[in-house]
Amino acid sequence: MTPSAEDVLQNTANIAVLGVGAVGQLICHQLTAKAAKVLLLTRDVSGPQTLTCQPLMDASATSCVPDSVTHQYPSLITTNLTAEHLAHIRLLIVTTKAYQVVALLTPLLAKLRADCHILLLHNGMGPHLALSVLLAQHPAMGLSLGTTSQGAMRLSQWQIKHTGTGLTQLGHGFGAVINDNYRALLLDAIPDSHWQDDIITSLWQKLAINCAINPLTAIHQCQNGALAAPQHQDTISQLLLELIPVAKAQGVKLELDNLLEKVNQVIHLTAQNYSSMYQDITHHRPTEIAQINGYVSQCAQEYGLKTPLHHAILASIKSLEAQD
Ligand SMILES: NC(=O)C1=CN([C@@H]2O[C@H](COP(=O)(O)OP(=O)(O)OC[C@H]3O[C@@H](n4cnc5c(N)ncnc54)[C@H](OP(=O)(O)O)[C@@H]3O)[C@@H](O)[C@H]2O)C=CC1
Ligand SMILES: CC(C)(CO)C(=O)C(=O)O
Repeated sequence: MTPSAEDVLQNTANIAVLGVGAVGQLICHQLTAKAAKVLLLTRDVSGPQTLTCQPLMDASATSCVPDSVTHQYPSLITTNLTAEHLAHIRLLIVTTKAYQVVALLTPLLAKLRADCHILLLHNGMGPHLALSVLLAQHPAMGLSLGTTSQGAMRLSQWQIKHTGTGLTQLGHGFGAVINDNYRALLLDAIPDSHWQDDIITSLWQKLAINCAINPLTAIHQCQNGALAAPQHQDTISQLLLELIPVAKAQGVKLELDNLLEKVNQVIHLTAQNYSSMYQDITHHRPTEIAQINGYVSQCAQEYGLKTPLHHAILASIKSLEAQD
């Protein structure tokens, strides 16, 4: 049965977020601000009572910190989810790290409603390919894909700070298309969000940005803005030059000048940020390198293309990850 706009906005939580970290919590706040009810799927056995978000500082209000916003949320623990628990979820938004997506969704697919729609919102690429194979067994399900350049940081387990505005691009992946009311709700709730008919091209463009900025900031231990220095520009160009033929082999047309402009724009706009990979390395956490430069290297191998710099960078980050 197709949910009505009223169901989507008013009913008991039929939207769930899996991966209630920085981005997951931000999306929860943004949906809740539009009166949607959101269920949290968390591995924290005590579950949160409330989530709190410190909003973005208005550029004109430099002297005061904006008030935090707190909302209450029902939650379920991911380790013991039953089909009965999951029966109400019609839209599952997955905001885990890329390397957690497939392992978390694989056991869940058989328990979700037959017509549940899944939206992936992570950096890097690859999980959608594994999921396309798994979803072949669930013909009424559908997958949407997305990427966001909003910034969010965890202040504590259930408290985040909204650290940056940025474009969010969403689009159809495969299987059943997302219900129009959910699509409208997402686009209304997430600032600067857009539906892309060709989401795979958008994901490759974001992948190119992450391939350049994330590992270089982790290797050089610097903020994103430091990559504007002339000594990094050749490396960035070389990474993009290696990536373009790989994207082309997948039917995605990218151009060097356009990508360079996008990368340098993000370097400029997020100059004060420490990239997620820099932070993962600094805090001795696994990185998403396998789904970023690793994805490019792996696809290149499949097409008989050479990407020596991506390969070398993959090795450097793996060796940084191994240092404890
Ligand atoms: N933060 C940012 O500003 C941006 C992030 N991104 C991308 O968004 C994605 C998410 O990033 P971010 O929110 O920062 O990452 P976080 O690590 O903050 O969030 C990931 C969440 O997944 C949860 N999780 C992991 N395993 C399980 C499990 N078995 N059961 C339930 N929950 C689980 C983690 O739980 P736990 O809390 O218990 O660890 C955590 O809350 C990444 O791909 C990132 O690159 C993109 C743009 C900006
Ligand atoms: C866009 C960028 C590089 C912002 O820091 C990012 O996505 C990340 O850090 O993972």
